[in-house]
Amino acid sequence: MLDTLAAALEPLPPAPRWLIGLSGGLDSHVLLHSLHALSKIRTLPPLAAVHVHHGLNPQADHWQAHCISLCHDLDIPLTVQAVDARPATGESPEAAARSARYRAIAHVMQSGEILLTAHHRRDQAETLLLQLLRGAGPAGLAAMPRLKPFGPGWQARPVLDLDRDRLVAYAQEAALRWVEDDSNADLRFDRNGLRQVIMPQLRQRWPSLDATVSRAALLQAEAQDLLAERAREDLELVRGSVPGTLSVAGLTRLRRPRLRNALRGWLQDKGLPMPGRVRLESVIEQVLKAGPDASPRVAWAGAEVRRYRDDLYALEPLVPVDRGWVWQWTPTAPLTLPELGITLDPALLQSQWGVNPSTLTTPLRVCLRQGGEVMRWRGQTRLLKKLFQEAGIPPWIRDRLPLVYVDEQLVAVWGIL
Ligand SMILES: Nc1ncnc2c1ncn2[C@@H]1O[C@H](COP(=O)(O)OP(=O)(O)OP(=O)(O)O)[C@@H](O)[C@H]1O
Repeated sequence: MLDTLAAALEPLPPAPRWLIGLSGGLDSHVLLHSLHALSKIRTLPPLAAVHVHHGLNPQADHWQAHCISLCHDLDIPLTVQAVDARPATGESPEAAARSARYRAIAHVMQSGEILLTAHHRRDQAETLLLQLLRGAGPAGLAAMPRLKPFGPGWQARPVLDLDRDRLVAYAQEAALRWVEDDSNADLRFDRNGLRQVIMPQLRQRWPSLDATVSRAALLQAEAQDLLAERAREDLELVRGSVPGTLSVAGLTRLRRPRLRNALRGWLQDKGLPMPGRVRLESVIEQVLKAGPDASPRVAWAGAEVRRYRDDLYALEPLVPVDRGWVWQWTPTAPLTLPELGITLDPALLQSQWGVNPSTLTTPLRVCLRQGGEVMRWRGQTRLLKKLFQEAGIPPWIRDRLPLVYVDEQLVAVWGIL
């Protein structure tokens, strides 16, 4: 067991500390114990552990006390993080607990540190099957990677290729004590149903189910790696005229599967949530194929795609603005507009727009576009709309730009003109 673990740890990047995600259950206890044993015979980075107290289960205090006692016995420093893991409306309790847990762990990590979690081969097989039942493609079927960037460092899963029986055998041999999470028996959760009812039946027919399904995950991970590489190459070829955008004309020359792959790669790079297949198809049919004068938009939870001229934009959903907003600004200090996420800096007012704050007798008026505004621009009075068109500013951005007035004269369109 220690040799297998050492081999799995070999490829990890150098790290100032390894942090073991300790739930108090069998798997993570075995990981803690075996890493401690390994540290006695090999040079490892300093070990520490983190336990997240979800506050959901009546047993949570007991699990925490158990983790404190384990780490005390092994002389491994432990951080306990309490989180509020209540699910938001529509969110599953499992997903809420998981994201609260990972946020809390990332919060206690320092740059370059590695979080080690005790996911094993059965977990991997379950994850692939759950993804399959959701209709996932290669990215989802690749299930869990052995190493991935996480928080300010990494997350590694050094026992991912180990059978759970090996972990159980280790625990028994070392006479470990662990706590059972009684919520694992709750068959309302998909993963528990799969683990407790379906997989044992599949294993009767296919005894090496966990190993073979995990191998399928590895093959999918490789396929996904190639798809990501292809997406990177294609994205280079279809860059839009504005940084971060894609050229609609370039995209529409790609064959459909390549086009979908490029769009997924682009959204992934931007850290936006992935659309389902139907939404992605709408992006192609409604946004890419719309006429050049249309302002099409397709949205899904957490993201939207818009088009302006030949450029395709992907954004977080825009917060609605109120055209009636008016702010008074005495530019001796910055003006923060939290509604727009913008701060107006007096120094820029002078350097960019030539307005000297010390010559002003009344506060500046800052508001949003109402339509029909005119502005002095390079010696001429011009319609603001025309200036926006000439500068290629997409319509949804135009409505969110603070306009700065001295008396009744528009002197600055913040950030742009
Ligand atoms: N409360 C916790 N505090 C710290 N680490 C934990 C905690 N719960 C789980 N972990 C770590 O995560 C690993 C996986 O646990 P589990 O299978 O319960 O997670 P999950 O809910 O399926 O989520 P995921 O698989 O995405 O981590 C554990 O082996 C352990 O290393």
